[in-house]
Amino acid sequence: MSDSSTNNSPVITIDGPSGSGKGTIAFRLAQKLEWPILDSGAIYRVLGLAAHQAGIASTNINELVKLARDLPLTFVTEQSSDEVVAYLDGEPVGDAIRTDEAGQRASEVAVIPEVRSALLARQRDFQQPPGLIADGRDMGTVVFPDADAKIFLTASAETRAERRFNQLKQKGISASLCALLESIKERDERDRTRTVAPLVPAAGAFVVDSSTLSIDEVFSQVYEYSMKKLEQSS
Ligand SMILES: Nc1ncnc2c1ncn2[C@@H]1O[C@H](COP(=O)(O)OP(=O)(O)O)[C@@H](O)[C@H]1O
Ligand SMILES: Nc1ccn([C@H]2C[C@H](O)[C@@H](COP(=O)(O)OP(=O)(O)O)O2)c(=O)n1
Repeated sequence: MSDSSTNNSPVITIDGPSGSGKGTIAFRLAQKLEWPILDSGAIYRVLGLAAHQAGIASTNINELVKLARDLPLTFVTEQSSDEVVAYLDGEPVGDAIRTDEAGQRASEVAVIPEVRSALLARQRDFQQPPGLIADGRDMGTVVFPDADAKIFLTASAETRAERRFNQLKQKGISASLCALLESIKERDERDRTRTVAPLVPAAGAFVVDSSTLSIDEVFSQVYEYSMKKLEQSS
C-alpha cells in the first residue's frame, strides 16, 4: 500500500457505463496534466481473460480470488496510443481484452465481492504524485472516495453501441451493431444492479450526458470542472 504522504496526491475519477467516453476523456486529461491513468476496467478484463484461459468458471470464487491476488499485471500509459497498454507476465495483452466478449467476462467476474476486495489495494497503489486519473465504475464511490474531482459520464445505450461498433471496426475486430446494443444493455444491467460497488454516480459527481456532445465539448466541460475542483482542494 502507499504511505500516507503519497495518499494525499490528487485524484480525478471518471466513472460511467460502457462506451460513454471514459477512456477517451481520461487520455485527454492525462495528456494535458501529464498524469498516469488507472484503467480499472482493464484489470477486470485481464482477470476475465486469464480465468478463461485457465479454465476457471465465473462461479469458482476461491480460484478467481487467488488469480486476482497474484495476477502479474502491469500497465503503461503510452502517449502514442489512445489506450492504456496492459502487460500480463511481462507480455503485452493486446486487443484480446478489448473485444465485447472480454467486456462481458470482465463484468461477470466483477460481480463477485471477494474479487473486488482482492483488487482494492492494487488499485489504490496507483495513487502517487503528481496525480492520478482513475477510469472505471466505482472509482469515485469505493476506490477513491476522497478524490478531488469526480466525473460521471453517460450517453444513451444506442449512442454508446454505435460508438463501440465504430471503435471495434477501426481495430479490425468484427461485431454486429444489434448484438453490441444487446450486450451493452446486459452489461449495464449487471454493473448497475450488483450488490457491491454498483455503477452509480458518486455523491456530488459532475454528471455529463455526452449523447449529443462532441469529444471536444465533453473534454472542455470536464477539464474546466476538474481544474476548479483541484484549485479548491489545494
Ligand atoms: N462525445 C463523443 N462523441 C463521439 N464519439 C465519442 C465521444 N466520446 C467517445 N467517443 C468514441 O466512442 C468510443 C468509445 O469511447 P471510450 O472512451 O472507449 O468509452 P469507454 O471508455 O467509456 O468505454 C471511442 O471510439 C471514442 O472515440
Ligand atoms: N472499476 C470497474 C471497472 C470495470 N468493471 C467491470 C464492469 C465492466 O462492465 C467491465 C469492463 O470495464 P471497462 O471499463 O473496460 O469497459 P468499457 O470500456 O466501459 O466497455 O469491468 C468494474 O466492475 N469496476
